[in-house]
Amino acid sequence: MIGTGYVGLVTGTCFAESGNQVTCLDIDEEKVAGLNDGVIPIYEPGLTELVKRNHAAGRLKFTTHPDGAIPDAKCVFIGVGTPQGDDGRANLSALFGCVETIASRIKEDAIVVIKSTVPVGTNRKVAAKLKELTGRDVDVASNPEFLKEGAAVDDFTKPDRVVVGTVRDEVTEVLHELYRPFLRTERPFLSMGWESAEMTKYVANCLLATKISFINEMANLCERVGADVNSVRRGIGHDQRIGFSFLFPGVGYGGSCFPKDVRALMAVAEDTGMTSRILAAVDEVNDAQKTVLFEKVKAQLGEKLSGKTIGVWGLAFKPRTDDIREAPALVLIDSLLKAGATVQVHDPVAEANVKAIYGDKLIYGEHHYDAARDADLLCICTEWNEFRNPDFDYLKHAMAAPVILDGRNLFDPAEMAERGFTYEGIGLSANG
Ligand SMILES: NC(=O)c1ccc[n+]([C@@H]2O[C@H](COP(=O)([O-])OP(=O)(O)OC[C@H]3O[C@@H](n4cnc5c(N)ncnc54)[C@H](O)[C@@H]3O)[C@@H](O)[C@H]2O)c1
Ligand SMILES: O=c1ccn([C@@H]2O[C@H](COP(=O)(O)OP(=O)(O)O[C@H]3O[C@H](CO)[C@@H](O)[C@H](O)[C@H]3O)[C@@H](O)[C@H]2O)c(=O)[nH]1
Repeated sequence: MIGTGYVGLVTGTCFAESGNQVTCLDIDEEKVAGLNDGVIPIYEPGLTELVKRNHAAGRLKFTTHPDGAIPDAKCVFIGVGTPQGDDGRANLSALFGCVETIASRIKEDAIVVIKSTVPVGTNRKVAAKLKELTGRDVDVASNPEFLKEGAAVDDFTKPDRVVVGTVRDEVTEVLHELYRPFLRTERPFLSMGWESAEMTKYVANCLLATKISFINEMANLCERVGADVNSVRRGIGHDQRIGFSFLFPGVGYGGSCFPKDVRALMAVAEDTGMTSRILAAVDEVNDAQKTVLFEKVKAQLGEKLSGKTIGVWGLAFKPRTDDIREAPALVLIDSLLKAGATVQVHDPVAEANVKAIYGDKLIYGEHHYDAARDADLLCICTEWNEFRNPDFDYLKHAMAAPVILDGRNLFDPAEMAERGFTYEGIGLSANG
C-alpha cells in the first residue's frame, strides 16, 4: 500500500485485519516512524486499535523503503494524494512518481491498483507508462474508494459497493477475492472498464456535492421567504425519489474530496470541449455558502469588528475527524480576523492542526464553553455531538451577549427565543 493517509492507512489496515500480509510505504519518515511506534497520524474512530493489533500480529508493516514493500507484493495499491493543481486539475505528480518507483521493482504477475481518485484516462496512462518502463504489459486496475472520514473503518469494512475497473477477468477475480470478507451481506462487487470506474468516483462525489449546494441555495431562499428548511426537508424527504440523505444545509461542504473533485471533473469536461454548467454552479454556490455566517455576523455587529470577541465552535470540516482541509470554519476565521475581531475557538480534535496554521492569532479554548466566554457572539461551524446539548443558562451568562449564529442548525429557533437567545441558523424560521 503506497501512501498512509486517510485512504491508504485505512485500506492497508483493513486488508491486514482480513488476514493479508500488508506493507505500507510512505515517503514521510516521521509518519512511518510514528506508525511503527503505534502513533496514528490521523484521528479516525476505531483505527488506532486495528493498527496496533495488526502491527503486533506482524500482518501490518510500515516502511519508507520501496524495496521493503514492492518486490514481494501480489497487489500494489496506490493511495497517495491527488490534490487540486493551480488550474483546478488533479495534480498527479505523486501518483506518477509512485509508478516510477513501482516499475523497477514489481514482480511479473503483480497487479497495480489505483485507489487514489484520478481523472478519467489515468489508468490507461499508467498502464502505458508501466509498459514503457518495464517493456511488458503490467496489470492495472482502478479501484476507487468511497469511504467518508470520521466513519472510514466502518465504510471500508461494510461498503455499499466495491467498484473495480479492469481489462482482464483474472485481475477482477483477484480483487474480488480480496474484497470478499467485506461483502458478506450481499453488497455488490461491480466490475467495469477503467474509464467507467474512474468516472463513477467523480460522479458519486459530484452528485453528493450537488445535493448539498442545492439544499444550501434552497435554505437561503427559505430564509428570505419566511419558510423553515427543516420543515421543507421533512416535506420533500418522505418522497422516496428524493430521500433525506445529504440534504442538510450548512456553511458549505469542505474536506479534501468534494471541492477538489468537483473542480477536477469540471476540468475533465473542459478537456473534452464541454462546459459543465451544473458543476460550475455547485462550486460557486459552495464558495458563497462559506461566507454566509460572516455576513450574518456583520448584520449583528456591524462591519468593523475590532473590540469584538467572537467564539467559534467547530474547526474540522465535519465531526469525528481532525481534518481541516477546505474547512468552512477557516474561511469564517480569516474574515473575522481581517475585520479586527478577537477570535476564540474550540474543536474536540482539530485544534492542533489549526494551531499549526494560525499560531497565536487565535485564542484556543480547552472546553467549548471557554471559546464562548465573554464573547459578543458565538458561531457554530461543525456539528460535533458535544455541542448539541449545552447548558444554555450557563452559556447565556458566560457570554457577553447571548447571540448564536448556527451554521449547522443544531437548535430550534422558537426554543432558543424562549431561552433568551438571539439565534439564527441556515434557512430556519420561527414560523416552523
Ligand atoms: N480522504 C478521504 O476521505 C478520501 C476518500 C476516498 C478517496 N480519497 C482519495 O484518495 C487519495 C488519498 O487521499 P488521502 O486523504 O488519504 O490523502 P493524504 O494526504 O491523507 O495521504 C497521502 C499520503 O501519501 C503519501 N505520499 C505522497 N507521495 C508519496 C510517494 N511518492 N510515495 C509514498 N507515499 C507518498 C503522503 O506522505 C501521505 O501520507 C486522494 O486521491 C483522495 O482524493 C480520499
Ligand atoms: O447533508 C450534508 C452532508 C454533508 N455536508 C458537508 O459535506 C462535506 C463532506 O462530508 P462527507 O461526505 O461526510 O465527508 P468526506 O469524508 O469528505 O466524504 C466524501 O468524500 C470522500 C472522498 O472522495 C468520499 O469517499 C465519500 O464517499 C464522500 O462522502 C462536509 O463538509 C459536510 O459538512 C453537508 O453540508 N450536508
